[in-house]
Amino acid sequence: MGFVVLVCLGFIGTAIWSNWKAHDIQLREATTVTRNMTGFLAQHADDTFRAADTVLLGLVERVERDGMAPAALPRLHHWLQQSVAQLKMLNGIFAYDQDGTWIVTSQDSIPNNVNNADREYFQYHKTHSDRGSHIGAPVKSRSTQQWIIPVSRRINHDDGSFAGVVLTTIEVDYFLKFYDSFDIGEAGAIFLASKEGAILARRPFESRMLNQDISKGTVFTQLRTQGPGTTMLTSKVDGVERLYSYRRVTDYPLVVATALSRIDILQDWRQDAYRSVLETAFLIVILASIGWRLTSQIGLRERTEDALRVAKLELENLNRSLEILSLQDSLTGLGNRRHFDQELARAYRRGLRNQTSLALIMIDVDYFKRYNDVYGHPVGDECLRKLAHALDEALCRPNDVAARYGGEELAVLLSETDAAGARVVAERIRSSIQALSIPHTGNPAGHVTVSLGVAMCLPEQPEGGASRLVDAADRALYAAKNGGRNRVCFDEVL
Ligand SMILES: Nc1nc2c(ncn2[C@@H]2O[C@H](COP(=O)(O)OP(=O)(O)OP(=O)(O)O)[C@@H](O)[C@H]2O)c(=O)[nH]1
Repeated sequence: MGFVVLVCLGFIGTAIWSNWKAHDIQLREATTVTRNMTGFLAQHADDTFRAADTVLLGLVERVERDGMAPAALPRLHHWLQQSVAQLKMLNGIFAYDQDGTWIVTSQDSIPNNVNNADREYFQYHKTHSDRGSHIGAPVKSRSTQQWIIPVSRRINHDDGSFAGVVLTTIEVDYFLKFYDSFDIGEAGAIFLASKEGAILARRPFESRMLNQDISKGTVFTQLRTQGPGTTMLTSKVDGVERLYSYRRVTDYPLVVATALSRIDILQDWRQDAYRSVLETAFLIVILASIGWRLTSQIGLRERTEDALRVAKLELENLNRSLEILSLQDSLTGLGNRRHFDQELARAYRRGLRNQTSLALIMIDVDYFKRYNDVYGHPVGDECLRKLAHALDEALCRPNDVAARYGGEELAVLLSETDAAGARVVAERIRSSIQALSIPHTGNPAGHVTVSLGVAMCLPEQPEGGASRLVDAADRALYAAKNGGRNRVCFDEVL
């Protein structure tokens, strides 16, 4: 189960990691795209304003050289019309005298009673003696009602005093059309702003945004402190989160920025991520169900194996018990005749192998028939139990085997025991039974006694040696009975 959980976690981890990586790649690609576009748009703005400025430079040179006398104006008018026709971005070209009166224009005629002395660019040049171009805030053209960006230069008298202003205007629409030609998504944005932070053109366009001051915004703040860059921010203008790339235009006091909305940038990634989440979830469900089945089957197998193990143990125990029972005498708890026969054969083989002596003691209860007759069979059984216990107690070595040979006859096998040792054990058995002092009125001794026949051999022949030992012990027992009972007799097998 742990393994399955680990694999599932691995899948989830891999999915998170790969989605995060894809997210990162998507943002990096968008950064590259917006940076490249911004560079391109900055170049476009630079080229546009340079073209306008070049015309103005020529106009200033001509006006200052040829003067503003009526004779010079038709040629100038023709030249201005040609320039506007050549340069599509230019809306119109104008020259005003020091009072703001129209002197010449690229338009077909000069409207009556118009004066531009109130315009910002006119006031700027009137009060500033520098000869550079001046890009003004967008205004609505008095002649075409279009939003235009004024670009102007100062005309000087020979003595350097203010002689008027030359002006060309670029339609905001020119930039908007150009910006619209790029696929930056519904929520993408491009803006052109003055270096002071006033918007000159913006896609998507809304006239209320023109001249809006964004100098306190993140783009201008970062541009001032860190130079050109890329940053993700929420627009103050429309509240959309976008990735902005921004930079200054090289030769003019302008700033260009391109922005792709975060939603658009991550649209493909989001779809891929949803798919990957579904795939991972599907995999995990499959894996978890396989894992579940597998673990429950393993559990089942383990439980079955445990049950089998327990059953096997119980069977083994049962077999052992059965074996023990099959070799045990149920009355006395000693080994039975079958056990005795097996042990005798085994002890004889061992003696033959090791060339060690083997002794056998046959024990028979004296006058036991009378005992049963006097005290009854159940008491006789109890008496046999006591004798068996006493016999067991009298044996010291672990290899000594006591068994019920049959009826009231008991037997003891003593391995690696010589005649003297066997005699000592037999005598110990006899005296310990006598010491029990079990009353027996049928026995002249007054209590239960036993007769013991002892035989000993040094096993030499594999066949028949054991039964000869039993015969010899029987003979010795017979001798003990005939000799008066309650005694030990010895018979050796050669
Ligand atoms: N209570 C009881 N008696 C048994 C059992 N096995 C054998 N006997 C009795 O033991 C008696 C053996 O008698 P006998 O073989 O004639 O010999 P005895 O009376 O002991 O006389 P001697 O052996 O000559 O001293 C029989 O009466 C058997 O019934 C037993 O398991 N329980």
